[in-house]
Amino acid sequence: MNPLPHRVKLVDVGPRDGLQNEKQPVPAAVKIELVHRLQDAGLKEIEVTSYVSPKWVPQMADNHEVMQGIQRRQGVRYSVLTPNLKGFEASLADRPDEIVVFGAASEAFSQKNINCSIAESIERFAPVVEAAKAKGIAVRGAMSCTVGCPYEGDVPPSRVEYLAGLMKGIGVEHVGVADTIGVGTPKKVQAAFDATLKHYDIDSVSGHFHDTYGQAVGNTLAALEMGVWQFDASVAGLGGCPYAKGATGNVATEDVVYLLHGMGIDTGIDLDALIDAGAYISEQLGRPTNSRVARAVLAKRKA
Ligand SMILES: CC(C)(COP(=O)([O-])OP(=O)([O-])OC[C@H]1O[C@@H](n2cnc3c(N)ncnc32)[C@H](O)[C@@H]1OP(=O)([O-])[O-])[C@@H](O)C(=O)NCCC(=O)NCCSC(=O)C[C@@](C)(O)CC(=O)[O-]
Repeated sequence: MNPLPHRVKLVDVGPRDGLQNEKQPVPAAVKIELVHRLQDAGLKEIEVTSYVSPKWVPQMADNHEVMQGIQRRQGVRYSVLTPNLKGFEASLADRPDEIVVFGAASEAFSQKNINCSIAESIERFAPVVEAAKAKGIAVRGAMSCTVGCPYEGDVPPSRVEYLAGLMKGIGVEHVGVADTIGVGTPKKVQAAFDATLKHYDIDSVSGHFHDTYGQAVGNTLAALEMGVWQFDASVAGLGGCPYAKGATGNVATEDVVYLLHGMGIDTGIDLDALIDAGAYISEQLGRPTNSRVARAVLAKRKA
C-alpha cells in the first residue's frame, strides 16, 4: 500500500455526466446555476457539457448556451466532451479549459456510444488532440468500461492496457479509468489501474466510478491506496450513460468528500455548501438526492 495522498483533486461531472441522461428538459439556467453553486462550494474542476450529436444526446444540445452563461471564476477549470473534430471546433467559441475525448475498453460499447470501433475512435481523436494542444487546451481521455461492459460482460485488464497505450500514442496527457456501469470491486478496479499505469504515471490518471452496485466509495479507497489522487464524482450522485442501460449515477461528490475529509485528506471543498448544491439540483429534478451523506446531513439539519 502506498502512503495516502494528502490532497485530492475532484472533478464534478454532474452538469455533464449527471444530467446527460435526464429525460425531462433541464433548462440551461438551472445547469448554469448548478455550475455556480459547485464553484461556490470550492470545486476547482467542473465538467460542464458535451459537444455531441443532439440526436444522440438531446440533453446536451444547449452546450453553447450553458458555457456562455457561466460566470467564470479564476482558478476553476471548465471541461467539455468532444468526440470528434466537429465537436471540438464547435466548442472553441466557448473557450473550454480542457477537452475530453472518450473511448472504451470494450468494442461493443465503443460502437453503441460513439458509433465506431476502438481503432476508428483513436483515428477520430488524434486530430482533436493535436488541434487542442496547438491551442493550448488541456486534453483528457476517458476510458469507459474498464471493468465491465453492458454488452460484453467482464472486461479484462489487457483491453484497458491496449486502450491506454492507444491514448498515450496520440498524445492524450491524462486518462480517466471509468467503471461505467458500476460493477467493479476494489481488486478489479486496482487491476484496471495497474493496466493503465503501464502507459501513464500515477499523476496522470484519475478514477471515475459509478455506484450501481454500491461499490464506488470502496473503489475510491482502493484507488487512493494505490496513490491515485484525482477522481471524478457527481453532485447528488446524478447520472448515468444513455448507452449503459440500468447503470446508475456516478459516486456522489458529497460521499467522496466525506470519505476524504474523514481520513484527513484535503479537498478544498466546503461539504455543507456542496450538500446545498446537491439539494438545489435534486429539487429542480423533483427527486431525492442519491448521496447517502447528503441525506444524513439534511435529516440532521431538520431534526
Ligand atoms: C460521436 C457521434 C457524434 C458520432 O456519430 P455519427 O453518426 O457516427 O457521426 P457522423 O460523423 O456520421 O455524423 C452524423 C450526424 O451527426 C452530426 N455530428 C457528428 N458529430 C457531431 C458533434 N460532435 N456534434 C454535433 N453533431 C455531430 C453530423 O453533423 C451528422 O448530422 P446530420 O448530417 O445527420 O444532421 C455520436 O455517436 C454521438 O454524439 N454519440 C453520443 C456520445 C455520448 O455523448 N455519450 C455519452 C458520453 S460518454 C460517457 O458518458 C462515459 C463517460 C465519459 O462518462 C465515462 C464513463 O463513465 O464510462
